[in-house]
Amino acid sequence: MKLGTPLSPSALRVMLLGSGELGKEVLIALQRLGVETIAVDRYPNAPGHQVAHRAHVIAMTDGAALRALVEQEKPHLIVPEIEAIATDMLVQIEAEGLAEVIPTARAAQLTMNREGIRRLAAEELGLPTSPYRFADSLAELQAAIDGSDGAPAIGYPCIVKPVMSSSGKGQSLLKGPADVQKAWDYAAAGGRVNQGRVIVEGFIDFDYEITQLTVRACDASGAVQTYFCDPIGHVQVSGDYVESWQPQAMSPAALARSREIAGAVTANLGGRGLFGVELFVKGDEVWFSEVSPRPHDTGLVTLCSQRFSEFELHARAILGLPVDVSLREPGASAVIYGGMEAAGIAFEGVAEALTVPRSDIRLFGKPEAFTRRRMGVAVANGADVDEARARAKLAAGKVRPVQG
Ligand SMILES: Nc1ncnc2c1ncn2[C@@H]1O[C@H](COP(=O)(O)OP(=O)(O)OP(=O)(O)O)[C@@H](O)[C@H]1O
Ligand SMILES: NCC(=O)N[C@@H]1O[C@H](COP(=O)([O-])[O-])[C@@H](O)[C@H]1O
Ligand SMILES: [Mg+2]
Repeated sequence: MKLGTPLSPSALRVMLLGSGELGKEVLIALQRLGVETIAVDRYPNAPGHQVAHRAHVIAMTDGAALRALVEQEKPHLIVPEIEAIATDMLVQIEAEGLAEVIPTARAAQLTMNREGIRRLAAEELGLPTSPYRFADSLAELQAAIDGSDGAPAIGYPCIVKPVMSSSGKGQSLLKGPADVQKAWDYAAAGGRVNQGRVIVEGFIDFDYEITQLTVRACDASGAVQTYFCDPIGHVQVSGDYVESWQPQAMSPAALARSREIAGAVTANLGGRGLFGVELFVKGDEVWFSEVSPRPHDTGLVTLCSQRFSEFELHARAILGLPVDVSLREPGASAVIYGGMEAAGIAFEGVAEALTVPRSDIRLFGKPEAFTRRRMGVAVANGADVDEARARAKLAAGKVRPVQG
């Protein structure tokens, strides 16, 4: 893949489908390599729109609109940044050779829907996962939990999620029969597309969970190899990440098993790029949860902890360049939330936050805040992850969103 000059006939053009905080960092990494960038999202002035050569607002779930934009912009690479995309159209676009889809159109299609990736991991690849069933109605959900339809019961506690959602949207933990109706209603409201189908998963009582960032990138001979970053530990509240750190301490057996699982699932998805493989760990036992075929929110920590962040690694891998996944030093990240519902908010306390030793912050520039919308992140280094975590949390806590 030849790098050229942006806005000239030699330009290498990359289109991001989704331009939130993760895409913004990928776009910045691509800009630094002289790539011509096109940022697409469903609303104007998304974070990535603000740093790309061109910005477009379309419903990315509308296949015809997506195709028209690809025909207009003629990107060499299409880089999905969210799940909710007309992935059938991506499959067509790839098949017709209009553009290369990262990592592959099939990977985008399988991971868009929890059913696709779960059946692949558990039923085709034989990887360990939580017990699971799918349901299209409240009655089916109740039957899946009770086993009253004759199939094995999921039982309580269990977790219900829309088949298409992310960042914990529409997800509930169910402790007993009284929680079923509420979980069904919440899932229907929280799913991004295709409302009405849910996965119900048995609750895994893990010791800790990790994201195993896995990169498929070319080596010096041009052959695709698999590289593993150091494991990232994280804390989730209501299915959304609030804190992450790298490296997460693991037993050698659990680390080896994690990489075996991550290697198997990413090899099947194929292509080039960075993947975030989510795993639950208890002792030496590891369960596959899900995978993002793109940078992962918990990987924001790599902005301070690795030689190259997950965003730079994704940019390099998709361009066919070699990667270096080495850890630089222990680091942590802590999320800064909107804390209110308002457009054009401002941030106080930033100077104070940056007095925390070895800290840094990112404010994403999202045009509108919601109480639990991720608006920024603090990262920090330390002698070990405990020190880094304390610093990142301290810095994030000093940033105060206020009316603009
Ligand atoms: N079966 C389970 N057992 C125990 N905890 C679970 C289970 N499923 C999900 N969780 C918890 O909820 C979190 C979010 O779940 P999941 O990753 O499936 O949601 P998501 O909406 O796809 O989130 P994201 O898009 O941020 O990755 C997990 O990281 C884990 O902490
Ligand atoms: N877990 C997936 C994830 O973190 N995705 C990131 O959040 C953005 C959407 O944010 P928004 O919901 O605030 O618009 C996405 O565009 C992506 O950057
Ligand atoms: Mg997840």
